[in-house]
Amino acid sequence: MSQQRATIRQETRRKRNSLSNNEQKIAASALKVNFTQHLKLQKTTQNAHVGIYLSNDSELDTSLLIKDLWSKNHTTYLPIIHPFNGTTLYFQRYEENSPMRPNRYGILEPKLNCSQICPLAELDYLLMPLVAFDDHGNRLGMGGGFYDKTLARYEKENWQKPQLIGLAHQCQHVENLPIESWDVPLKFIITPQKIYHW
Ligand SMILES: Nc1nc2c(c(=O)[nH]1)N(C=O)[C@@H](CNc1ccc(C(=O)N[C@@H](CCC(=O)O)C(=O)O)cc1)CN2
Ligand SMILES: Nc1ncnc2c1ncn2[C@@H]1O[C@H](COP(=O)(O)OP(=O)(O)OP(=O)(O)O)[C@@H](O)[C@H]1O
Repeated sequence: MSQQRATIRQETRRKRNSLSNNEQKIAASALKVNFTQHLKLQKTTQNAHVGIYLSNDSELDTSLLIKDLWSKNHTTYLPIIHPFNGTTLYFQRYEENSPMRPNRYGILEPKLNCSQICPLAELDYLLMPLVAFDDHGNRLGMGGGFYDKTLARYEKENWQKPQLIGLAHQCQHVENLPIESWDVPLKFIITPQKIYHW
């Protein structure tokens, strides 16, 4: 099972890394259009708290979307790898001038400031990076288990918030992922081409 997951991870990352700069640009602007449409359908006009990420390893580029959210008075939060346990994520407010530092993978994260951390259950939307997704809303990530560990209480306690949304290029779609007991399924996946809903 873990070998199968490793193979899918490797293969899908390879596909994603072969997208051209131009394809990435088109994808980023289509993502912005689709997420804006999603907010409209959810009747969210402003003041939403949105957990998001800064793109890495050819992930769908979120920078246009982040600027668009700021311009519409939404508040954005980025993951910070927990400074003590190193295995779960905090979500800290991210603004244009937030002081940043690279984490252990070289991905920029806001410098820890406890007064700007948003408890997970107070986020309205959590936009998650992923490596592969399937027809049932399952998500395979980079392999650190950060999101699954952070969301471990989410399903058990039947949280109403945040709405879990995966962002991906269409080439990251596979029919069926081999799933593990700790995998938390997503409610929506937004690609530049379509919005999946479960
Ligand atoms: N943009 C983004 N931010 C994110 C995540 C993510 O998947 N994407 N994460 C989602 O959980 C967390 C970080 N998880 C990550 C896990 C592995 C690697 C990575 O590049 N791994 C290398 C091996 C590096 C090593 O072993 O030191 C690799 O697989 O090539 C990156 C991020 C939090 N922030
Ligand atoms: N809720 C959990 N409790 C304890 N361990 C967990 C939990 N979720 C995941 N793990 C551990 O984390 C490791 C990585 O999990 P997995 O391969 O599902 O990560 P991923 O979803 O690809 O990564 P990420 O969420 O960081 O993008 C697994 O070996 C698993 O044992």
